[in-house]
Amino acid sequence: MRIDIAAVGRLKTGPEAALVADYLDRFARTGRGLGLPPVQVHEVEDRRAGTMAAEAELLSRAIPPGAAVVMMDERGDQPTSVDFAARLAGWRDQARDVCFVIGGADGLDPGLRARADWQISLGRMVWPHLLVRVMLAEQLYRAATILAGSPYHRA
Ligand SMILES: C[S@@+](CC[C@H](N)C(=O)[O-])C[C@H]1O[C@@H](n2cnc3c(N)ncnc32)[C@H](O)[C@@H]1O
Repeated sequence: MRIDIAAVGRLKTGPEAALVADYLDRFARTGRGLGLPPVQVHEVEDRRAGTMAAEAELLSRAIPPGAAVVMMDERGDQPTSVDFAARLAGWRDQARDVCFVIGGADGLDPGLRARADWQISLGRMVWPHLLVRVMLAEQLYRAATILAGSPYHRA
């Protein structure tokens, strides 16, 4: 299994970069004993460098063949953290790769969205894509702690 995040925009330094690095590091440490590999992040240029279709093409190339494609989209399902952890465990048990996709300022190309196996919403409000990356990283870490039975997730 591999876990990837394909995201529009470069996250260099700053608070979001520090949070993403911290949560993905915690995920890697917790996931090690659970058969969950470290997350690999693939950043693509935003559409200032081209068209929406070009952005979609770059995201598409970052998705490993055969991977379950999970699009982050405010119109998607709103799973609980426990449901999310169970899905992650399911992909692990099937040895299925999974790739989370986060769009840029203009969202995700409809053609690309059609490839989704699952669309996840972090609520109906629209969040900046860099914060979505932080929240996704936190939910991955939370999922690992749920699967590990550790007390981080108290709900
Ligand atoms: C600034 S938003 C783009 C909003 C754009 N107007 C649209 O219609 O999709 C950038 C990206 O962040 C993610 N995103 C924003 N809010 C979200 C939410 N509530 N749940 C899940 N993903 C979200 C999506 O991947 C989106 O493409």
